[in-house]
Amino acid sequence: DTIALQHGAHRIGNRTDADMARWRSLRFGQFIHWGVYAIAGGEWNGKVYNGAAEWIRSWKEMPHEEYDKLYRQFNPVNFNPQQWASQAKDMGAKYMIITTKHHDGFCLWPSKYSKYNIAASPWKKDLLGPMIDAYNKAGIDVYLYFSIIDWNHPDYRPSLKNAADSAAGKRFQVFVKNQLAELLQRYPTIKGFWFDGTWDASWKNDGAFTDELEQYLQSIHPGLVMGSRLRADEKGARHFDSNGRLMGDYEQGWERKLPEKIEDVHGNDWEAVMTVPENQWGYHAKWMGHVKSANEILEMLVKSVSLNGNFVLNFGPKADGTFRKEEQDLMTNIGAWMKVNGDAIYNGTYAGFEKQDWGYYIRKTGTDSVYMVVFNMPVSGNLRVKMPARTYLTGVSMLQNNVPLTPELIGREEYFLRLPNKQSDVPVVILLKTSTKEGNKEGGN
Ligand SMILES: C[C@@H]1N[C@@H](c2cn(-c3ccccc3)nn2)[C@H](O)[C@@H]1O
Repeated sequence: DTIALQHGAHRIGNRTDADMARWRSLRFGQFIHWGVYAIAGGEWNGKVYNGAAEWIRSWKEMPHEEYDKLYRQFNPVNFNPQQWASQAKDMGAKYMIITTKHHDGFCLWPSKYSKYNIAASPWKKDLLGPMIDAYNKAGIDVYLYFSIIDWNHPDYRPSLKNAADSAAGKRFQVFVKNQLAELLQRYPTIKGFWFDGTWDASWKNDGAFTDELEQYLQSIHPGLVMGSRLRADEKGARHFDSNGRLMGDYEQGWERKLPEKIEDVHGNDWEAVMTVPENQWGYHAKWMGHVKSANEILEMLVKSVSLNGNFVLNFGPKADGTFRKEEQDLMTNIGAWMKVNGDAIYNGTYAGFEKQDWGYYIRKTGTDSVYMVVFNMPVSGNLRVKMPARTYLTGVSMLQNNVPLTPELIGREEYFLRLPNKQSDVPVVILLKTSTKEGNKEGGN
């Protein structure tokens, strides 16, 4: 039986309003981690930092006072928000998440509540406004990443050990509330917040505050989409309350990892965020380890949508405002595939077909159209399709150029499909037309 909670999940099941339906339809987002950490670029004093570049302030080789002076060099003379938005649009991203303030506390906007902001840098001007305008003009929704952890703020405490800490913690909560209200007031077209840095005891032990804050933000800007990472319940449970119910609007725990099967997402909306190298969000001059290819990223995007989730790929611009070549090439190559096959992604959802080795099924939300996205071509050339119960195949074609295919019936409602051309160095998409009425099925009764 359930535990009585004042500050647990207030909704059972997914949001059904238009703002959430829009978030769900977008499916593919661009994350941008940009800040003064890009100046260091994962290196200091001739040494390379092995951690995530945006965490370099916590590296023992980086004296805090050295890091805290870096903002005096932040002058992104090559920042071109229109170009950023245009390349994101070409990649096929439908939303963008920008770091307004990462754990270091540096604000990319001229905040009234912290002096540690862009106005104190040589650049001086607000960076968020021009970015949001450019992306919105390109038809891309913008969400604001906001770190609760703030290493710069004197009242930030990871935990509250005494009365002085508690007083500081209270002041810090007011500061957070003020900055978030400031962001909503300055940037009214944003669609939601992406909270991070909420794992410290000082935050998760005040579930009531996280609940009130979420409701406060919704009261100022109804319809905001905010993930599960903001909230804790009054027992310190995060993401899922003490009754196992998801808090927030979608499960926000998939960071650098994906669910494997539909059962793993428990019927909830969810989103995965992914780095191009193994674990770098901010700009790092020397990427180590595996750097993902366009095809690897496309498989993650397709797998996410096939499991009813959103997929967000991260980019870490340099301090001067340009993107490294690997990231530019990815935007071009992913975009080339999305231009031809985006129909299989946008408004995509779980199809309810039995998973096959060749790849993933995606249903166009609310329709009988089911896409097959083929990553693993079998040596036999036979792509097995097993129709779910009471679902009949009425048409098959290649998505590109609408080339019809003739399925081979191999059993009850089971087929082999063969592609005209077995070779492809990018994923291939097939469109299945289905019906729940046996009468009009493919190839007669
Ligand atoms: C979206 C990503 N979340 C931030 C992060 C992740 N983590 C973290 C901390 C402890 C364990 C695992 C992950 N700390 N900060 C990263 O810096 C980036 O902003």
